[in-house]
Amino acid sequence: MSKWKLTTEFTFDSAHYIKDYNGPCGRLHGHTYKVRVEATSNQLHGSEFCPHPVMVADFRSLRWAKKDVSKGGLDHGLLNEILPPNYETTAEMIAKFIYDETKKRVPEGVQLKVMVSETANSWVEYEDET
Ligand SMILES: Nc1nc2c(c(=O)[nH]1)N=C([C@H](O)[C@H](O)COP(=O)(O)OP(=O)(O)OP(=O)(O)O)CN2
Ligand SMILES: [Zn+2]
Repeated sequence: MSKWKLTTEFTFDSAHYIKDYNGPCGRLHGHTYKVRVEATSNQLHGSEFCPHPVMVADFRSLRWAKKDVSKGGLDHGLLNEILPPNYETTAEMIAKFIYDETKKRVPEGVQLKVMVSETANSWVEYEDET
């Protein structure tokens, strides 16, 4: 079936440490996290800002995490304090957190894939089961 795929990328700067990690990652340090969000659908929808069914999902709803922590995003925050206790601050669980929160912001049926990278050489992807 034909479908649309939106892709958007952004960065945010935040601090974290991995609890009980025996090494440098267990100490407080920071990253410029790079995030890519893909949203796929075979249907178009309206959004909070547009009543007409003309988009897979509003790009604004895919980019919430880049906002300052005081405005509900992840930028310039301490991830260990922002993420709920059942999420550790590994790239894997940050990707899942962004996926879970973005799911709440997009129309039902929109498929998501979230990529998170802490450093230029490593990244993780989390996506819907196909
Ligand atoms: N599977 C995972 N492994 C590690 C994670 C993670 O989130 N998932 N995170 C870390 C640390 O947070 C760390 O900040 C990254 O460590 P490292 O890869 O050693 O970073 P480098 O600066 O050495 O990366 P380069 O790309 O080689 O410069 C560790 N492991
Ligand atoms: Zn780190």
